[in-house]
Amino acid sequence: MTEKAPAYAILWASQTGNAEWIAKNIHKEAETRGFKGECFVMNEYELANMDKTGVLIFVTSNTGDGDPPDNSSKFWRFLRRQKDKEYFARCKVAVLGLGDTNYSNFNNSAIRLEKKVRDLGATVFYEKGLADDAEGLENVVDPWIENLWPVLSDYCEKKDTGVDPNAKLAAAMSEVKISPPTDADIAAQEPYSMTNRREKLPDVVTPYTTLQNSLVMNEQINGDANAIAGHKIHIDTEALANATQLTGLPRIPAASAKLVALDKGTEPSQKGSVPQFVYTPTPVMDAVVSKVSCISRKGALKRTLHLELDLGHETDFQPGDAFGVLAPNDEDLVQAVLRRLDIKTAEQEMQMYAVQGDDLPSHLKHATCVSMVDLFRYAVDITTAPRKALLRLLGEYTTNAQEKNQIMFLCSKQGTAQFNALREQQPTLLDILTTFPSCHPPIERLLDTLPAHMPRYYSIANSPLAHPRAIRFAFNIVQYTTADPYNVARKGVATTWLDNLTGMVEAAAHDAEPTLIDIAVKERIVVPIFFKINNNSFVLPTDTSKPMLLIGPGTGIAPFIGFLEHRDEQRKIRNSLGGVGAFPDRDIANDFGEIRVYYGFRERNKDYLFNTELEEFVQRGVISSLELAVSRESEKKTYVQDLIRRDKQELYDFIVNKGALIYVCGDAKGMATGVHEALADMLVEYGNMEKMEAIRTLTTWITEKRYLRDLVRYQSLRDLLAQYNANKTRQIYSGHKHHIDTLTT
Ligand SMILES: Cc1cc2nc3c(=O)[nH]c(=O)nc-3n(C[C@H](O)[C@H](O)[C@H](O)COP(=O)(O)O)c2cc1C
Repeated sequence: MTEKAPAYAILWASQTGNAEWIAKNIHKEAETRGFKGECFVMNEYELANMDKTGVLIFVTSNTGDGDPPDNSSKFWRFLRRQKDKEYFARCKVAVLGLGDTNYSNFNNSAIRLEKKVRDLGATVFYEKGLADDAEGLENVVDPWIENLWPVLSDYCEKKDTGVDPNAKLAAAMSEVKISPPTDADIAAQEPYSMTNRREKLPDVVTPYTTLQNSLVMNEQINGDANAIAGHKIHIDTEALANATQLTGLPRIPAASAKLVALDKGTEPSQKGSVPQFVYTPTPVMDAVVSKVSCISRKGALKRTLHLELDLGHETDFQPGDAFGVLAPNDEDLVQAVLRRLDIKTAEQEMQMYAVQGDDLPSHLKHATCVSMVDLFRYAVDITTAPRKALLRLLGEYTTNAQEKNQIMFLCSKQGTAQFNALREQQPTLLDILTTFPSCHPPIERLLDTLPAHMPRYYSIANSPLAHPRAIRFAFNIVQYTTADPYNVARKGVATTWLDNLTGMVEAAAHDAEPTLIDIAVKERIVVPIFFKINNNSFVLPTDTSKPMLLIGPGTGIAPFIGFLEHRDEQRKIRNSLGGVGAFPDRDIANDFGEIRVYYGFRERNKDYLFNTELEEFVQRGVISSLELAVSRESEKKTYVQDLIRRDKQELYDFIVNKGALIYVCGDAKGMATGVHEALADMLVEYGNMEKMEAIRTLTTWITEKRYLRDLVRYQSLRDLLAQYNANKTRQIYSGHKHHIDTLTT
């Protein structure tokens, strides 16, 4: 046995908070178990003295196309530049990856990270865990952590705390005995029925409410507290009835947050229209809505809005760059959650607090002067289906034995099927608290456990050459009904908020031809945004002669509209100069590479987005060929990947011989996988390759940024469509690329 290390270091990288939360919980539990160590975000790797620490535990998620999260970019640069091949020779490492099998580069960052540190001399002391968000991260994360402890004690010194760690961890034990409910407990719990779900499912999901801009209108907070009620969740408890013990429960999340009340009269500090504590990597800008249009037509499955925001001054950006929108949680939902948590008066809502505690999650770190209501508007996610750890926590604060058994069952091994069914119902925090009326969690413990409320990212669909102080973007309004038999109407957070803000486009939504509406100046509608740093490389090459293949069905076309507008402007500039530099007679056509566009939609008269723009780009020669995949106009459904297959010989020449860059934007699962397959088959047929070699070639192209993908995981479109057809309810699925709305998390 090798000498044990005196301490461990955990290094995490997280884009939306999961990896951070998991890493910090591992750290707290390790300390409770008597290990000594520290926990850092990867970009602060210098603080970890990695080469000397001995035991390193890496927890990383993925973003983009198998890329590491932004807060590890500096660390990756350090790894890439590391010349000392023995840098990690003294280190024992373990890697936990959080990924999603809806993306083809599943857990790429974790896999690459393990390989990289190994190449730099590290020894892997514990097999890496690769968790899948599509299935539920807990399925891999919990056993991975459970089995880490005995292995870790072989490699890392453990203090004898004088206390039996198992006793100390009793509160976090992973097994519970089922306590028999009393008759009163049973009587107190209303069984689930279609009538006690509280909220009647509307015949048609109407997109508009009278909700005002809650960001700027504080008077709003005293709105009707009973405006919405939660839905009761359906739980099949047959398996529970036969169980006597539940096992495999997640640990209770470590306690950290403390709410310290500030003096009455303390004013909340604002950063423009959002509270100061909301952390953004670049400054928040209060962009003003200058144009709104509905670019899908009547009868389209999804309603698509196109917004133009005035930034107030010329700004440095590129078409395709991502920016974040800081949308609050739905105000009615916030109000209802607060009431349920016994925050009943306006005074209680507006009470200011400092959130204090060791190792607070990033989204609470700056909350030193924040009102109770703003914590629920901007800090925590109250709409995403719960993690098992949240249910476990709620179980601790549930007094009715019957309800408590059910919650514990849902997060136990025995209740796996029921937990999956629960996720399908996509309950909000309010729904869970409605289902378990005797559950009264302290707000501080909820702050510890609820995920971070995230900005939603969109990509810029215009050129700064055409509109230097404006950004445009397009998105589908996320509204859908959960799978049978739950049938609960759900709305995306950000897209619904934007839709409500700009609700005056309602009239246009009912017109056969959508019209561009100029918002009257008196209606100053503010959308707080910030630019993403480390913007992806999903932007135009500076060399205008580089040929490009652009593949983007649905709203995936939006960044390409920006690309095309940019090339169009560049062509106009060169034309106006009468040629190029020292060669005024040169034909500018040679300076602009061919651009081929593959675009897909359902029906020409319903959701052929940006049709006018695209056809004009063809006429002006900006687009060399526009191939349209129309999926619902004939018996045979045609998708973009079918057209790639049809044209594979020409495309082989275009990509391999002419060196065209490939851009794919949109759905990660169906579309991107189909396109990837079609490209691989193209290489097999015309590049004389085996399938494996073709796949490897595509991976190399991705690494070399010749093949760029900007993908988002949509919830199964097939499920939603099946339901749409079954219910004939108006459902509009999904959002836009980058967009992480309730539907996609
Ligand atoms: C925009 C986006 C892109 C993603 N790309 C990938 C990917 O390429 N491969 C993968 O395995 N997971 C991918 N994921 C899934 C995340 O890794 C997973 O949801 C994880 O739980 C997020 O953890 P975090 O909150 O710590 O960032 C992606 C998620 C999003 C939102």
